[in-house]
Amino acid sequence: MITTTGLTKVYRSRGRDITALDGVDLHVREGEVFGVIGRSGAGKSSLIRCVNLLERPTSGSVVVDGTDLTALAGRGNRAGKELRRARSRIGMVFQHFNLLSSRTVRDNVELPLEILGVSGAARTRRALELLDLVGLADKAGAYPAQLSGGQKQRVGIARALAGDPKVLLSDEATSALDPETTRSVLQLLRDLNRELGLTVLLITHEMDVVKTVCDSAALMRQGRIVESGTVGELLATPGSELARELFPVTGDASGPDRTVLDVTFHGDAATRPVISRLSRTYNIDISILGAAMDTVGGRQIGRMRIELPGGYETNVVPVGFLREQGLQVDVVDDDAPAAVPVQGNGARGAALVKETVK
Ligand SMILES: Nc1ncnc2c1ncn2[C@@H]1O[C@H](COP(=O)(O)OP(=O)(O)OP(=O)(O)O)[C@@H](O)[C@H]1O
Repeated sequence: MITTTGLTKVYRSRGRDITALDGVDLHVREGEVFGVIGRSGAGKSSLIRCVNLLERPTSGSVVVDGTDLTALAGRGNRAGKELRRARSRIGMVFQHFNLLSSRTVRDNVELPLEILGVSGAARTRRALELLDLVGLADKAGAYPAQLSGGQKQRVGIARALAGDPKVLLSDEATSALDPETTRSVLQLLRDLNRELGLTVLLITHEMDVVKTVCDSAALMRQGRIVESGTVGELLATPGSELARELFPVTGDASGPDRTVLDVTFHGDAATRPVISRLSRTYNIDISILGAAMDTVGGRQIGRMRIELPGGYETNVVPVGFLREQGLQVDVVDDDAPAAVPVQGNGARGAALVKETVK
């Protein structure tokens, strides 16, 4: 539904070139919720603004629902007719809602329909339908100042849906909201995704947002996508930074000369007694340093940090045994430089080492 190829954006600021996007290849499938996460300055806003050509990319292409937007003339407010038409099929939700304070809720939702030339009665009917869809039918006559943050964002979402888009872009839509309201707005986005088959591309700096609603995710750093995939693929990728952030597990080795492993269980493997089998088969004592079960992207996942006696060389065979059981095993290396979490939250300061031994 959305494909960017070699997307590059260079801003010229005070005689200096700033590369905000550095050859981004993004592929968002129809009907999925795709989250782009990264620290401040990683290029997330530039990406989303280039996807709907609010910002014209310096090079590269953006194809949305089969239309190459980069081939259409104009940008931002000066977009040509064809680009405006294509953009009306892409809804956009903003962090600070961007509602007009002098207009009622209903008039705010009607605004894009007015621009599209929809007649008065049809406009009002559609706006009321949309307000009903986002649970605000009773607020049609209210002004934005009379609404809570969550209600304002719902109006923003209703307005974004006015042009009957196939794609919804969300620019930190929940960053200004409290955790409870964030959950309800994310749930609304999820419901719209399921009920309307809407493809959602959202950018966020909060891993919880990705964890709650996304089918797929990408990690951005310095204008590049450094990891991307479905949540399942990420969790199954050894050493994946996103997987570790999505599902952190902590616990320190009890002493020197130990092998610490992060073991991820999903699917069938989650129900087999693999740890006790490992212990019996190799006659080793296994300590559990930390463990968690969680739902990530709608799937039950388990993760456990375990410790085996002896260094890694003595545990190559038991590690192979775990992998043969269909488990994903990451070896935690205490000597490696500290891994830097996306949000600086939780994850232990040890790096995970991608292994070549299977
Ligand atoms: N209009 C602009 N002119 C010059 N530089 C810009 C402009 N917009 C963004 N940048 C620069 O481009 C880089 C990427 O910015 P961008 O806003 O896309 O990142 P971000 O990941 O969305 O950050 P945040 O989460 O803080 O919004 C930054 O270095 C930023 O300073």
